[in-house]
Amino acid sequence: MAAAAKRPKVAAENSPAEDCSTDAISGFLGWCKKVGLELSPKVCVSREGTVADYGMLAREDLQVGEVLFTIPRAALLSQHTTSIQALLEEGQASLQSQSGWVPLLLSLLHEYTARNSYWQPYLSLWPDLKSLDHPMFWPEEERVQLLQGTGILEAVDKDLANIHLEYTSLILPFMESHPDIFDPKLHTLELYQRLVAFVMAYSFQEPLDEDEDEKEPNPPMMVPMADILNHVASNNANLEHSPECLRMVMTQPVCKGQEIFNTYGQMANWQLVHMYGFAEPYPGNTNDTADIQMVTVRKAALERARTAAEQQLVSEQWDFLCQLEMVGEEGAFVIGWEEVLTEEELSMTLKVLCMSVEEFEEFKEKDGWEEDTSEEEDSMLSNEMIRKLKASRKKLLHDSVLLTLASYNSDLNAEQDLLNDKVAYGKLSQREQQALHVRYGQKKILHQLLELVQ
Ligand SMILES: C[S@@+](CC[C@H](N)C(=O)[O-])C[C@H]1O[C@@H](n2cnc3c(N)ncnc32)[C@H](O)[C@@H]1O
Repeated sequence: MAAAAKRPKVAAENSPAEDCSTDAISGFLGWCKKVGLELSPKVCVSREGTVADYGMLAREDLQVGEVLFTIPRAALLSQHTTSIQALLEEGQASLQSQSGWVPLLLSLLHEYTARNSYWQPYLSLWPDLKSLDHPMFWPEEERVQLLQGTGILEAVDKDLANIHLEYTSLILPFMESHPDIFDPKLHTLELYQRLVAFVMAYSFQEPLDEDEDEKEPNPPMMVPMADILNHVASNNANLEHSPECLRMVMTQPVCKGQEIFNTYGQMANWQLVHMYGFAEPYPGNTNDTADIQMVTVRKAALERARTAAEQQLVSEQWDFLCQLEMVGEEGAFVIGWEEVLTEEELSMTLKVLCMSVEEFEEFKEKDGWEEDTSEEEDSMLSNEMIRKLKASRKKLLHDSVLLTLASYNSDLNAEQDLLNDKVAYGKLSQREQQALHVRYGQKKILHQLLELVQ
């Protein structure tokens, strides 16, 4: 693996002031000045007093609306600003990929291993890529043991397949046609996979405008300084985008000495572990969710169908829901603490799968369109509405939750004990702790739903 850009060991780690004087940070801050990145004197970059490695601390009290730093667009590292930008543009047609990440990853493969990269002071703040501990790097056996039922296993399998596919079908041919820049012995699949994990955890994606709903998401880019901030659900700062620059702006007041937290989005704990390699300890993550696989609801409906004709009806109803694009074989209903995030889909699925033959025929005639306003209410699956669901739909939801709970290979009571026992909890590895918070949060959400549909 390339060794050009390892994060140097920080010599003095005792106070924010000492932190800021370390070589890597001062080199980075000097580079920031040079590229026009303006940092407020009211904050500093530190490893002391942060939840994880580097973070940003307040040197003074901060008010809502204060700008912490401004990053000119030329200081963003992307396929448009890398030194191989012209090559990438030339090869654009051959670099189209499902993920849309290939051009950035080629840029990083190059900059990370280049001798005199313009981005070197920024790269020197990156973590050692070998230290990244996303589940994609865990041994498969441990992954299955700790994460069964959480949705992470399936996501990792897809990532690994895609990484392999994009490396062999796009990256390698591109590198082979530019042997003066790339060397497959240096720019290996292993380094590529590490960089994918790094992009997952450190990159930013510019949000689409409201009228760009149908467009492909914007490609990821690296945002120096912004990627130093850690995340919590109850964040106190937020990145704002304008045509000229990006700005980190306070959204909550913060006292001197406290950490500034960005938001990486409304992330459930399983997504945080999958993409970023950490979980917010239960019950801190107010954005946590649990999934009920769509096919699980079909399974529950089939299990309660007593005759072949009833089973046939469920199959037809499922196919109809597929045509309406309400469900799909790989989709999931997403349940939060306060509401169902996929309420329209879940409500419609429960409704259709509980219809009699006659109701279903009539419903199909209307092409799935429903005028009845009292039915519309059912589509608001807040906790209150779940309580009011009609009995048969409630029962179907109940059975689906039970089936989902059965897909975990761990015991809720034992997990509760572990969370309550500080000593036992402290003996768990980081991976075990993360997985525990993911599983426990999901199961608690499912149990809460179960109570509502009893
Ligand atoms: C964008 S970086 C933030 C800077 C990072 N702390 C560093 O020193 O490079 C994202 C990474 O920070 C860590 N992180 C962010 N928020 C965290 C939190 N609330 N708890 C634990 N780790 C966190 C995770 O390792 C995540 O992959």
